[in-house]
Amino acid sequence: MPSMHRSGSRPQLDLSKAAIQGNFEVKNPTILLPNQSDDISHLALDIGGSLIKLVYFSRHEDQSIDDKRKKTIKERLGISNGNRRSYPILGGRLHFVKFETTKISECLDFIHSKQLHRGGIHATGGGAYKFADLFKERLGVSLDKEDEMDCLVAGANFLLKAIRHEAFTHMEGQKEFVQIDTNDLFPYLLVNIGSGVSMIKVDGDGKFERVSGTNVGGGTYWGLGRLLTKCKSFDELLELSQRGDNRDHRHIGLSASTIASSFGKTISDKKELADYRPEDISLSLLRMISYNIGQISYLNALRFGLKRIFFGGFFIRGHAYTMDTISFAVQFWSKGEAQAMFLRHEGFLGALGAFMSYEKHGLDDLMVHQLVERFPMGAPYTGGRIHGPPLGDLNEKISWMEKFVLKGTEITAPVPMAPSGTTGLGGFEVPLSKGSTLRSDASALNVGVLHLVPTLEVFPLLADPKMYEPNTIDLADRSELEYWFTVLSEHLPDLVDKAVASEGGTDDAKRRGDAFARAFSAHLARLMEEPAAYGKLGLANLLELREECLREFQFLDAYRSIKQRENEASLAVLPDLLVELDSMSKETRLLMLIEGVLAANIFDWGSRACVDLYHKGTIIEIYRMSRNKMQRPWRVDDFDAFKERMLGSGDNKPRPHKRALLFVDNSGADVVLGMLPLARELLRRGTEVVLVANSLPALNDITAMELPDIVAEAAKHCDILRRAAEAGGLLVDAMINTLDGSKENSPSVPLMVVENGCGSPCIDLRQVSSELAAAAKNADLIILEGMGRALHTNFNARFKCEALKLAMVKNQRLAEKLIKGNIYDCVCRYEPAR
Ligand SMILES: CC(C)(COP(=O)(O)O)[C@@H](O)C(=O)NCCC(=O)O
Ligand SMILES: [Mn+2]
Repeated sequence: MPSMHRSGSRPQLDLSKAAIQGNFEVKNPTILLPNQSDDISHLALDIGGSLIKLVYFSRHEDQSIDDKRKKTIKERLGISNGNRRSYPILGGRLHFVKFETTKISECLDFIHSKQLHRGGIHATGGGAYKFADLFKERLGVSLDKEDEMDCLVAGANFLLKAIRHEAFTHMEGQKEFVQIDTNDLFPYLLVNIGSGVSMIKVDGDGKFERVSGTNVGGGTYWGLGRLLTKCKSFDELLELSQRGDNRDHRHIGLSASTIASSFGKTISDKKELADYRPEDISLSLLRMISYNIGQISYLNALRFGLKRIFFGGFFIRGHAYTMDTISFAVQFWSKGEAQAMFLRHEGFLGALGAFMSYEKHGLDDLMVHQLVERFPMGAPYTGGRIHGPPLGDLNEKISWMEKFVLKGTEITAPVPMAPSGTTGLGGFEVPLSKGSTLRSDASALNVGVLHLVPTLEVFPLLADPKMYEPNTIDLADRSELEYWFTVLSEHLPDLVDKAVASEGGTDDAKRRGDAFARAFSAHLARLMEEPAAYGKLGLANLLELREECLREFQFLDAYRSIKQRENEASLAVLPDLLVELDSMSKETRLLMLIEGVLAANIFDWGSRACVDLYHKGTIIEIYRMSRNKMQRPWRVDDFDAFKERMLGSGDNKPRPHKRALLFVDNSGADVVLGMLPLARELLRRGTEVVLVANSLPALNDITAMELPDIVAEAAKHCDILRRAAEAGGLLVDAMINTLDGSKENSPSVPLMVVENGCGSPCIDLRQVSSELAAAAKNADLIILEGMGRALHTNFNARFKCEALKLAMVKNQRLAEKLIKGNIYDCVCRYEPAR
């Protein structure tokens, strides 16, 4: 696959000591490469008193297969490598891992096993000095020490600029992501709560001043807590607090009497230490310290007129009560003027900053659209705890999933991890999840792996990229979340069958299929418990998660054979359809074409209702039935406006579009009998056509790799398509015989294919392939087709050029909600240029 960086990177392999693992009978046994490591560029550490935080980067090889077809298209679109960076960042992944400092030995093993130290180690935090000799002794490297404040600020600035859903508010148990305008980020107050607390006024990159601090911080909580409760670890103490007297949890105990004096009541109570429950002591301590930090932070914000305060550091650990308390203090004393915000990567500021101090790694100016966060599955996690060392490979991952059946234990929550053999959580234990008001602190661990894809771009035709929100359905709405959770859960057994069959139905495929189902269910369960666990959640994210999860268990194209069958059946009837269309008047033909697109969008293997239909007839029968049902007016029907734009009225003969981008959807009838004939009509009018298709498979969607063969096959029966495909560089192989002997040799406008940069049934136009972005530059018409691309996402998107959104609604609930209609109703929405 050309320049597809999202998944399945293939670093160079070290094959020494390679061994086949497990059963030799299976078709695709797992091969262990004990000496293999990704091509690591950099490792940075933040060695704190209680935790060691690691940030490391694994680089992707550039996988561009510069095939001839692709080259011609690039030439046509006028893309060279001109918009590429000159330094060698070809994409890769940024991993976040942590170890308890007491388990530094495990950390060193981890670094050694992955050979992460080969390019040197940048380190910050007190431990960078304390453990320098140990690193030298065990790994033979000297730590490059970085200033702690520099690192914190660099880390925070990077996160706030580069990650879309990094900052959030947390009030009364509600988490809400805040969209930070990167042009309006400074100044802000950064409060880092580690053992002690630093307060830093940040005015820009590298421009900051430590303005205050307090020595009453995480260390105080842990120290006093240990003395008073006999807890053995920070997390145990934190966990204990969750069982503290929660009479006033909901309001953080901030009635004046409660906060007037922390521990003040013990004077009058005349009780001994033993008379108090350790749970209550822990909670009171946590409240006292969090509240105090919130208050001092506010006073400092006031001193410098700062409105925004970002809190980071591992004291917080995503702990709902801590965040609520801090937020309350800030809100209360500032009378709502200042805002407390938290960071998803709270614990990694220092390590990230140390990482940024590597010069010329080219990551410092990565932009938000070039980062894709993924949440792979895989750490052994049950009963609220991560057990043992991180899982090494796919086989281990599968075995772990299987254990859940044997034990009859449920996976309470998935733990996002890096793909096979790249990272782990180092046996870091999470406090028990309690649900209800005090939510699981496992959320603190939910930072994914950041895939850096420097070739991604913002789609240039978005009218207002800052305001653009891809999702139409917001899953913050509980009833929506529950509905889609059920839909996806119910669809799962069928999907697993398809996936397993696509891999030959072998025992290995069955094992993977089973593990996939468990992993995906666990992700769903986790999101039901905490919808914002992985950042802001929309329906598109959920649908993409499913595809990513399939890929994680190496199901690369579950609908492969279905797609092939439907392509063949549709291509067989295409010639007759084209003849029929050509016999019509322009007006009737245009209507037939649009109707054809809508009717053929019924071939959607992601819709339960449609899949049920497919048992009732052949592809062609269903296609005919669907066409016959197409009665105008459609539920959303702007056809007349579109027709007028295309054909004009009276003497008005409008100019044809210069270039149209057709975002295609499903394989088979959808693309062959729906979108291709429409493309042909545009080409006939002299409009260049770019077919935009998925980079990776998702359900039965056609991919950019599959499309040229389909076009070539269709071109055998159609001169217009053939000449356009030739002009677009799509037909590079031995020339195809034409029906008419091709007497006509006038030049044609080109038909091209570009990949969209994604592998999901939906599309987020903030992150598209550079090819698509380049192709968009001369386009004056966008046609978005299908439920995923035109309804679930982009239904409300506005464009700088004309847009046509075409879809059949194949879900009753969505039909009611979105268009006040019914299942199988159609949408033909035409929007003039903005
Ligand atoms: C996954 C889909 C968005 C794909 O639709 P498409 O874009 O192919 O038109 C759609 O099938 C869907 O929303 N399905 C789930 C709902 C259901 O089964 O009714
Ligand atoms: Mn589709």
